[in-house]
Amino acid sequence: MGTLHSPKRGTVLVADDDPVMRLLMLEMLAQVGLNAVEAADGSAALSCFRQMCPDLVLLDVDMPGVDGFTVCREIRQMEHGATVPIIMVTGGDDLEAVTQAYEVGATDFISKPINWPILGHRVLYVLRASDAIARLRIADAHNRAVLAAIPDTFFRLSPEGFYLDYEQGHGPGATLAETRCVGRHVSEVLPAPIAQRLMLELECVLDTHDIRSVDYELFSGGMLHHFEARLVNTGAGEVLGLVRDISERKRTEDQIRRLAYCDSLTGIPNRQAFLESLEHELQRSRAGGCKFAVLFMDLDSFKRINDTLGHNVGDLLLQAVSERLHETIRPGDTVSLLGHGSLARLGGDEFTILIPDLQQVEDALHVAQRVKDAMRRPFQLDGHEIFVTASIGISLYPQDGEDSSSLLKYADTAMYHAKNCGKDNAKLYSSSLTMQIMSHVKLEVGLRKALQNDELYLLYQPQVDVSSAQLVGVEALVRWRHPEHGVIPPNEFIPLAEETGLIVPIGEWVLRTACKQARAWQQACQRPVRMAVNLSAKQFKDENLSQIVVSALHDTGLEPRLLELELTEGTLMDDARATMATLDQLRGIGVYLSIDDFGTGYSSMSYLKRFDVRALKIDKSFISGLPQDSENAAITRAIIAMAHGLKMVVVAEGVETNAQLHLLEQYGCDLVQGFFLGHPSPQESIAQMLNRQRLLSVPLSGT
Ligand SMILES: Nc1nc2c(ncn2[C@@H]2O[C@@H]3COP(=O)(O)O[C@H]4[C@@H](O)[C@H](n5cnc6c(=O)[nH]c(N)nc65)O[C@@H]4COP(=O)(O)O[C@H]3[C@H]2O)c(=O)[nH]1
Repeated sequence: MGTLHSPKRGTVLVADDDPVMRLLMLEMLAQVGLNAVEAADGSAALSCFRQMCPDLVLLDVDMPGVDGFTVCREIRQMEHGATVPIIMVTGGDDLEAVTQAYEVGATDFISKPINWPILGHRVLYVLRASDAIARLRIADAHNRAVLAAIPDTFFRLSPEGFYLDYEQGHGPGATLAETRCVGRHVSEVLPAPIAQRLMLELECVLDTHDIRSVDYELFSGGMLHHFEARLVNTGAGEVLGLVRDISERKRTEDQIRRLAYCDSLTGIPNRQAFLESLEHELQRSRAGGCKFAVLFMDLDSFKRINDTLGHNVGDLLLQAVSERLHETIRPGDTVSLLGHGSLARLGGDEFTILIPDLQQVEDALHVAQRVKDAMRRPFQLDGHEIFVTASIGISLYPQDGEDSSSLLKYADTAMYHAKNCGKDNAKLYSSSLTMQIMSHVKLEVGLRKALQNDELYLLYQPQVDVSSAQLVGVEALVRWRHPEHGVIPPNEFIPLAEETGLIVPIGEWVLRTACKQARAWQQACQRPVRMAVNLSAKQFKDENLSQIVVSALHDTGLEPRLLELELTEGTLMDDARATMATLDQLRGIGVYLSIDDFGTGYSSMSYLKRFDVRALKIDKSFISGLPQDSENAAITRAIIAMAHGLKMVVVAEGVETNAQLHLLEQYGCDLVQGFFLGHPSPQESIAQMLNRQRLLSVPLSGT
């Protein structure tokens, strides 16, 4: 018989007024390993229960005095009696007694006549069931404690989406009242889009047993809250939901996102944000068959402003530029993607604008024009009135490129091209540009090597004194013998050298070589020859310039008065105060200074006076039309008169004919230079000319 295991606790209270029944019951219980205590009537049963707290009560319904129903009811009132299993023993066909037994709280009943062999097993079964229930109760209490400890709201949903229960959490965004939920469908409780997503996830959770979550936003207490609902399959055909208010986490995430995606100086999206916007726009345009444009803007003179007015003003300018860009771009011109907007600062003075849904190329050009116009209005910053211009490059999707990095690179290339075309420009990308830039890059690599590889050399163009017809000086003109492309003229590589800063070492090499050559001629031909050397703006601004000049003179032994440095008006006007200081230093060394290409720039008389240079070179564009071009003739004559008024020597450049020389002679021009007097030539040719001149004096203009 004893195949069933006895439960751990096994004391049974047997209450029956019939001693035979009690005896038999005790015997049967002992058979299955249970202890029993007896009570002969209801009152004895109650007092015994109070003392012993048995694990089960076997209770006869009919007892004299206090009957079994009363005993059962009273036990249920006691502290330990609420959950103890009570089996009532009823008369065989007494259905009413059975009903009543359940009403007063009986767990089970046995009807007479008792099937004695199974009594013990029946009792054991009830004990085990009650044990399981007790464990369940503990688990349930445990679960409730856990749920009470966490701030989440929890609910159970039927597979159809009806709330089975709903326990309000105590988190900050607790929203829905239990009464609003239980028995209702999620679609009656939550806004339709949220309910739909919840239902989708509910189905998924029931199908897969995965834990799923749904994020949504709801207004609560006048504030928008973010919630996360996690859905878990309970395994009983229901889904448990835990809802947490994640508003704080979202706020933190937003802040982190802002920091990662925002340019801290201007507050507009940064490079990372722009790249993501671009990627997003690409996908959108690809799917929708739309076009868009990328504008790449760079300020033309930002570095100069930063260098001269300081970084503080530079920063203010960037902020003002970003604000102005913001105002300039109509909301319709831009997209707001990932919450970043489409205007971005990539770094430095580089800004980008994304123009989605482009109908025609002209629209992008139109935006570029508006941006340029906006930049041209002066900026009032920190007591300074600042003028800037912008160069803009534009690339188009899909014609220029199909991926974001190409589109950005091409817009940058086009911007570079716009700058090369004279700044304050907007240019569309074209594939030929890449070729040009490629060769530009190659040229730059080559130029870096040119100095080391001895590929640079100088030619010298004679400068002749009009009255004496003597060669009194030369201008040094640099050339680059490229190993593959042959001789490259300076106009093609000097701007690149300027841009890359290579002009400084190249210029120093020119200066030293020219000084050395002038000294060599002087020694060989026993005559002083003035050497004119071009100085570019970058060289002029180089703080080591005076030192370089002094060292070139010292190392070669050339007298300072035999070196003439040619500067353009543009170089001198760039930063007047610094210019004066540098000019003073150079004059202090004792070298001569002249203004090159005069007439093509500002041609300001007051500046000329201030700069106090020895000579002025009239640009060849004025000479080339002479003598027919009466306007140029008048200008040339006026320049000569003015320069003489300032005690300056005048050199006419680009003299190609005898008639031009004749006219210049009449105007009183002091020196002439040009193909008519001699092309830029190697040093040997100049040496020959000097030697010939030593022997006989040749008249300049023909008769
Ligand atoms: N049509 C015509 N042209 C004439 C005539 N006579 C001389 N030229 C050219 O006019 C230019 C005069 O030099 P620049 O105005 O200083 O203009 C120079 C100068 O600004 C720059 N450059 C040349 N060498 C150097 C250098 O060593 N350093 C720097 N920084 N710039 C240089 O490159 C420019 C061009 O130099 P090049 O090509 O050598 O061109 C030279 C010369 O060959 C003439 O009768 N007719």
